[in-house]
Amino acid sequence: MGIPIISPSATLLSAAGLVIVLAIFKFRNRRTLPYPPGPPGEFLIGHLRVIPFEDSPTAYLNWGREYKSDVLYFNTLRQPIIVLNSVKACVDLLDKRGANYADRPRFVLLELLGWGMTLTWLRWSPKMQQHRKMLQSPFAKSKVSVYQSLQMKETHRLVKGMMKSPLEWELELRRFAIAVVANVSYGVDINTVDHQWVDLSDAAGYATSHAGAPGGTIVDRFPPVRYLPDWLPGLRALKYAHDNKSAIVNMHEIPYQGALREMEEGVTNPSFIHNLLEKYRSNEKEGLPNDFTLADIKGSAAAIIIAGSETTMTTLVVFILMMMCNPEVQKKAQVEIDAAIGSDRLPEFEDIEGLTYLNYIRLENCTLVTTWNTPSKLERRRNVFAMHRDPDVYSNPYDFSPDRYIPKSEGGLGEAFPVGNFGFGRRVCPGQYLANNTVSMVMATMLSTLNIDWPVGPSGKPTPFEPGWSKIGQYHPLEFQCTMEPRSEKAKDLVYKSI
Ligand code: HEM
Repeated sequence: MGIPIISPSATLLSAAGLVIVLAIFKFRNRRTLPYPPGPPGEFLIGHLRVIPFEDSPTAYLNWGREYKSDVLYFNTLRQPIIVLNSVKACVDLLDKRGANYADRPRFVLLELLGWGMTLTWLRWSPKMQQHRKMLQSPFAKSKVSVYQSLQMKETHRLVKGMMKSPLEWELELRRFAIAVVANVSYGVDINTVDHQWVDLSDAAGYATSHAGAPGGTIVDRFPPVRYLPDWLPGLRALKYAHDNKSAIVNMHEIPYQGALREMEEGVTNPSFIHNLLEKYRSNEKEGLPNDFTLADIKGSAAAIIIAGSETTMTTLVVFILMMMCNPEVQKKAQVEIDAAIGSDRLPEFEDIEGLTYLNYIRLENCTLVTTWNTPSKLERRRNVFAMHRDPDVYSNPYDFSPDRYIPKSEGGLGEAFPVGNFGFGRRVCPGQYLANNTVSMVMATMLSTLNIDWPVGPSGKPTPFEPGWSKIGQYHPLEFQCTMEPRSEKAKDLVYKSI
């Protein structure tokens, strides 16, 4: 048998085919505009190993300075990432051209974990817009005052708990952060630190935050992998989802089934879920179509807990740490509160607006809670950390200095208020007004009634230490101890009698 001969026409066809394939590949990779600058990546994997696992905000900040650009480009395994280091870049891209950046990739792993119907993870779609409408309307700026009495009651409970068990302040805070959103969303009263829902929410938060980078696991990159047996090598993420799903399912089902039971028993309350379930049932009774399904109701109510508890908790932990580390700031706020409110009553919501220095503290505190946005289709990371460390905007960007916001007319520096802590554009946090009210009330009540100090050391005196921060993912302080003591017997009495 002779050697097979490839005819010239076949060779030509093959060559033409190769040219077409290369042309398509080149076309698909064609850059219509040059990418923003950034450090060089590696062959195939791009910046996967270049972006540090720990403290990436500082690395992005430094690259921004090195490449003299507030917009940087990276890619990991061909997934493009745009990092926005300045408020201007965020406003230009996320606010003004928000429609381009409101979509998200499909988070298959999170769906497998049970977060399928949660706004945070929904792609830009009629379903997502419906969930935003459901969640935006009850928490609009003009409506959040209805939650004020709840926020006051829970704050008093929190401070009383801190006075009774100062060593357990963190546990009290955890209960508090869940209690506000649990009451708002389900009308459930979480009145003790060992309430079942505290564990429920913790377990769901833990399972979610340890699932790996959203959209970054093998199951997200190759969705059919979800149908393979999870014991196969390399499918640790899939096994993780199967093993941990129950935590998220419980977080949805237990509160939801409780609300359904209450409805059957004729128990009503003005919570988010009761309002929606009542509307759903009444439409059904009258034969009217429902805009949303029961699964939508269940998912959006759970979204309030998962999006609203950990964020509030972290913000307040940072506040306590900052008050401990900056006694002069604490004292200044106490002087302001005492002058405005006196010592015969506890702060009320009407007082908050007039507490200018307290508001500066809240704003300065925000700059230390570095929240990343959820990845969009073209992942863009707004680097809130860098925005607030910009030496062109802030004179001493690494200091905790609420005084920086004192207007020039009052002899201060009049530096710009920080923005972006709640995101930008069409996916901005719908809970921001509720959250700000919660945080302000806690700050005012704690400062009015407690002194926060370093923990007592072996010498029997308050002993300063260097606080630690976890800089993997979002920054948050490592566990720390502090002293919390009532400012006076009168303050203690006021708190104890308030609830
Ligand atoms: C201090 C507390 C809070 C902080 C710092 C915070 C911050 C954020 C941030 C940064 C985002 C992402 C925005 C983006 O992807 O661009 C977000 C989204 C979200 N937040 Fe908040 N949040 C807080 C409290 C709350 C509360 C109390 C609620 C509930 C009422 C809530 C509900 C949500 C929801 C549902 C989303 C998803 C929005 C979407 O994907 O369209 N948050 N939040």
